[in-house]
Amino acid sequence: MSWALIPAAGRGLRFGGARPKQYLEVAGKPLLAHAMDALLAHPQVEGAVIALAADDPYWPGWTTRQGKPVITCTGGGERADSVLAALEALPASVADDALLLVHDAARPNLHADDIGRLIAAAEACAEGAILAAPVRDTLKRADGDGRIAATEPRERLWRALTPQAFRRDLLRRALLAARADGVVATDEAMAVERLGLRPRLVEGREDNLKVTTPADLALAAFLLENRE
Ligand SMILES: Nc1ccn([C@@H]2O[C@H](COP(=O)(O)OP(=O)(O)OP(=O)(O)O)[C@@H](O)[C@H]2O)c(=O)n1
Ligand SMILES: C[C@](O)(CO)[C@H](O)COP(=O)(O)O
Repeated sequence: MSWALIPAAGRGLRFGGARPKQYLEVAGKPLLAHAMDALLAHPQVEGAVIALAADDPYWPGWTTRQGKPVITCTGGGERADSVLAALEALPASVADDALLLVHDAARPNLHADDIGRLIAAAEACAEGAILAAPVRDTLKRADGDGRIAATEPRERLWRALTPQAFRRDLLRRALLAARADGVVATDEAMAVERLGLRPRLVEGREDNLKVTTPADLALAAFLLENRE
């Protein structure tokens, strides 16, 4: 069995607006609820810890969802801090080798099939596994004044998605090491890679998008209102 850790303490500065994007309603519920429900509805997930901003006035106070426990904690200044806070808030009964699925609250369109394939990969690979999508566009590196400096070879380049799945003890060790070294890990895999490990890439749906700007919200709304 596994637990979900959901960082939901962001301010949504790139999105703008007063209400943090994870609380924007689409298809009848907040983006955060879509992310939570996708994970908690999965039979292999037994509960979730949600990292919230210290002054979050929007949290509805859920203590269960989909019939499973929901625990909250206070997140931190960076996403990695919020993930570590959620990890530390897990019940003591959760084993050191329990599988943790870290998923952005801002990624509402998660599907059960992706969750199942990710869990299977992470159970088979002690170094963990992440959902990811192969890069489909030609990638350009910019120089200082907005001109093309180079075209980057895109073979074997992937976009990291979430959830990202790691054993509790490994993830804790990796996040603490990155913090101790003053490194801001933008995803969990980056912290684990710093330990010299190579998590497995699991191809996930391209429509598992992260809502970052208002343009993303319109696409997320279409996807959530038309989920098969
Ligand atoms: N200190 C932080 C920063 C981010 N997050 C969460 O991490 C996820 C991905 O982060 P991002 O999309 O960057 O959200 P924000 O940080 O809110 O966006 P911005 O950078 O535009 O402010 C989101 O669910 C966000 O709530 C978090 O829990 N704690
Ligand atoms: C974790 C992540 O979604 C993987 O692509 C991404 O790194 C989050 O970045 P953000 O700037 O914190 O949204």
